[in-house]
Amino acid sequence: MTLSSGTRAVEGNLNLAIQAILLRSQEHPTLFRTAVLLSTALIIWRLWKFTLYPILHPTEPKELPSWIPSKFSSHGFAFFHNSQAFLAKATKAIGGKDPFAVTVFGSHFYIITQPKQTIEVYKNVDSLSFEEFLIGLMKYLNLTDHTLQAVFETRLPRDKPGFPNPDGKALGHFVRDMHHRQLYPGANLDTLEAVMVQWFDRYLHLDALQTLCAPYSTSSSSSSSPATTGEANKASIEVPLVKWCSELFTRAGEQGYFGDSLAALDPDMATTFLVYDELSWQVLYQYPRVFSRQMHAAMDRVQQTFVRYFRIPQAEREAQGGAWFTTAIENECRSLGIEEQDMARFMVMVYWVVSTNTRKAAYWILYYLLHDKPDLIEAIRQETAPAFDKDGKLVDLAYLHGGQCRNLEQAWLETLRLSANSASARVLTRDTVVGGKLLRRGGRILIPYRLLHFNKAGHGNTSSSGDDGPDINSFRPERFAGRESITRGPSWRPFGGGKTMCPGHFVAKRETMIFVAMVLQRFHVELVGDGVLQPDLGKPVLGLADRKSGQEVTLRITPRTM
Ligand code: HEM
Repeated sequence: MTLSSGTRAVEGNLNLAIQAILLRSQEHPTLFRTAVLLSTALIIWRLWKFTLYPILHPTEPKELPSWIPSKFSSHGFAFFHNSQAFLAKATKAIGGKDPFAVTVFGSHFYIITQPKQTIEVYKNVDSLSFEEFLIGLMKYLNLTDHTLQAVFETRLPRDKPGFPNPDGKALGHFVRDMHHRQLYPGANLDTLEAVMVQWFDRYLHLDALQTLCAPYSTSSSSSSSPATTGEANKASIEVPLVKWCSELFTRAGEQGYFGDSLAALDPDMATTFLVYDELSWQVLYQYPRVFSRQMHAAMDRVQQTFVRYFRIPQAEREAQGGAWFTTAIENECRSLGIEEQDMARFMVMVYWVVSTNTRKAAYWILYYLLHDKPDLIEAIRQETAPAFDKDGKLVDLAYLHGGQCRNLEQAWLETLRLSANSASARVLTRDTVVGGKLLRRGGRILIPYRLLHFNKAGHGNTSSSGDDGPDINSFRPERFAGRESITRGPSWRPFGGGKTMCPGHFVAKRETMIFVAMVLQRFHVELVGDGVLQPDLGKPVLGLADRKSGQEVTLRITPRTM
């Protein structure tokens, strides 16, 4: 067909379509008038909202246009399908100007992606939505109104026994100080760390692993190949990496916070928790119970174990080990008359934050090292060796954490850069200027860390080509050279920032470094097969992304001769 005959065909079709519409409009005049009226209203609304209003209010951030003026705006689905891809696209569409606004399922969000504006938000806005988020979560987990009132509205006495509360805060706010007391450098953190060291020391031996991993190990024969390990005819074990790290770290966290008591009540507590954790995005979306039965069943089981835990006399439990925080928070709850069922519901949340991110950090760091930077393994082995004695026992924690293990620290930072997928949220309690734009009271500010982490300007140009384009998506720990000790930075915030910044960042780093160093000193490790792990960016999380559903890789672990 020639071009002119094609054009004639299109014109013909158009004429036919117009004629058909005119015919229908004569058959159904009311329907036609309604359709015209609605379309005109929609066009006027869109013109007003996304063209005229911005011209009349140049100081307010631009809003991402939509054709659907309701809660069900198309942005909602795109946002929840893959928030990083959606926000990256939106940033581009809006011309890269921060902050910009977007309406998602009826909620008005201001999005911040630039490091400079992020710092401004952390400094200027003191009304934080984390409490609101927590209250929403607690309601979903069925904590009673009585408990919520007691926790958020009853001020604890300034002169109460136990951990001092000089400002007379309510428990809902005081709990942050208690987390800090447990998790910031000091005696409580050291005790927690010592438990972790003991835990890994006990289980990072082949025979112990063979027992611990028996339910899920894929092989525990002498299958190592001399070509890859240099250790012919040695026994080894093959485990699914994600499962292995998840089980090991969840059990380590349980041990650190609750001692032996929980495992005595339910030896499979960690495994049940992992079923819950993998589906915990349903909690964050507040799924109705009927659509999330498996998650609820696992959560109920963990909760019931906590009820039984609280019925054991406290002294008896304390004799089995556990963290300062666990007993201290129980005492505060009891002083407010909170019932055991609600204490159990609260403890499910504690168990959750203690383990959900560290287990992911563990498998991501091993995966990235083995899959993307195998050359670094030997360098890390060598730099961490002075912390161990000749039997592979970790004897010098001060050395491990003293800034000498640069490759390992850089790998930690880069792992979190690539795997973090949560956001800080703030509610505006008054009109506030950020990045020169006026943000309106009642709106929510959202700082998606992942966009900051993939901001090229923030992560230096380290590639030899002089162009760090695709490099920003690669695992390149050396981009953090000289910045190994950072706990946050303008473009690196896996732990959030401001008042709600994660207090667990010290223990998470220490625990992961201990684990990786001990694994590498004691074993040859290699990935078997060609499986891959990719972050699942479609599901909301409280920190690090999980791998995409169903993905797993096999890790072969073979003891080294020290
Ligand atoms: C790699 C490991 C971890 C990551 C990436 C991580 C990430 C986060 C993030 C993003 C937040 C919210 C911050 C905000 O809204 O600004 C948070 C909060 C929190 N995290 Fe972590 N976390 C990790 C490990 C831990 C551990 C091991 C613990 C406890 C043992 C912990 C305890 C907490 C607590 C208690 C909060 C609430 C803070 C508050 O309300 O003030 N986290 N974490």
